[in-house]
Amino acid sequence: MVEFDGVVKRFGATTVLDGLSFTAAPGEFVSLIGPSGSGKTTILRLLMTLERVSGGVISVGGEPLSHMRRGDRLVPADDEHLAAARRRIGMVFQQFNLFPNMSVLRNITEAPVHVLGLSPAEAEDRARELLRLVGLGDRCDEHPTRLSGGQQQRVAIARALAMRPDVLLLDEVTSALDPELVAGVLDLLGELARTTGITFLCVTHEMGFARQVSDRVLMFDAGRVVEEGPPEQLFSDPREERTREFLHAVLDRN
Ligand SMILES: Nc1ncnc2c1ncn2[C@@H]1O[C@H](COP(=O)(O)OP(=O)(O)OP(=O)(O)O)[C@@H](O)[C@H]1O
Repeated sequence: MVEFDGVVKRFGATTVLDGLSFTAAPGEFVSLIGPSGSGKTTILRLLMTLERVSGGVISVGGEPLSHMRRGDRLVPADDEHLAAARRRIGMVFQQFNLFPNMSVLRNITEAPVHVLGLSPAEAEDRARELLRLVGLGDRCDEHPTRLSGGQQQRVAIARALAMRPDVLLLDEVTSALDPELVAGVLDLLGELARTTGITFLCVTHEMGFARQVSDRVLMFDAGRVVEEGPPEQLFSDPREERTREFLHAVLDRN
């Protein structure tokens, strides 16, 4: 569960998020769409604790992330709180960022051993199970460079899941993939959201992706949610003029 409650983010005199409120439930796949500069990446960076809010509160799993509890008050989070909160958030990047010199298995076990403190045997069992889940159970000992882009993206997804996050952030995850590999990754992501109970929050410029895999789509503009709804409705019959304009502009470009 992710909750943004009246979140404001300013960079100097520029207000990027202007009292943004939305929630995404456990097991829900939510895509964020909107024009360039509307604040989508800023939302991900706030969740990754790379930026701090200027106002409002971000919570994950019912616990404040941007703030911490002091008695019955909330005070801005300190570095220690942010570092701990950060562990509840997983991220899959456009470029897979795998370690080329380690086996697929080691790519997945490194962080659980060094960050979560799992024993190597426990981390390895979990990694093998996740690699089976993403359809790569027979490729554990290979190096990532021997895998296709789609397979490397699956390893990156398994690596993020190995940290047992409450939330998985996806940043343009299919844009580096060949078109024929995209469908397989999309199916996998949809399946994972349904089966793991993790909240998936996805930033994408690819409307086909958002339409195929999301439970709900949020359309942003100027730091606010202009419209939200299930993909069939939002893409086929948008209620707001701003959404219509945006979708026309994007679809014309493609
Ligand atoms: N560190 C920063 N300092 C100043 N301005 C920033 C900073 N980061 C982002 N911005 C501004 O915030 C606004 C929103 O940026 P953001 O990257 O979140 O948009 P976006 O919706 O992800 O855009 P895109 O779709 O092009 O990736 C932009 O106007 C950007 O210039």
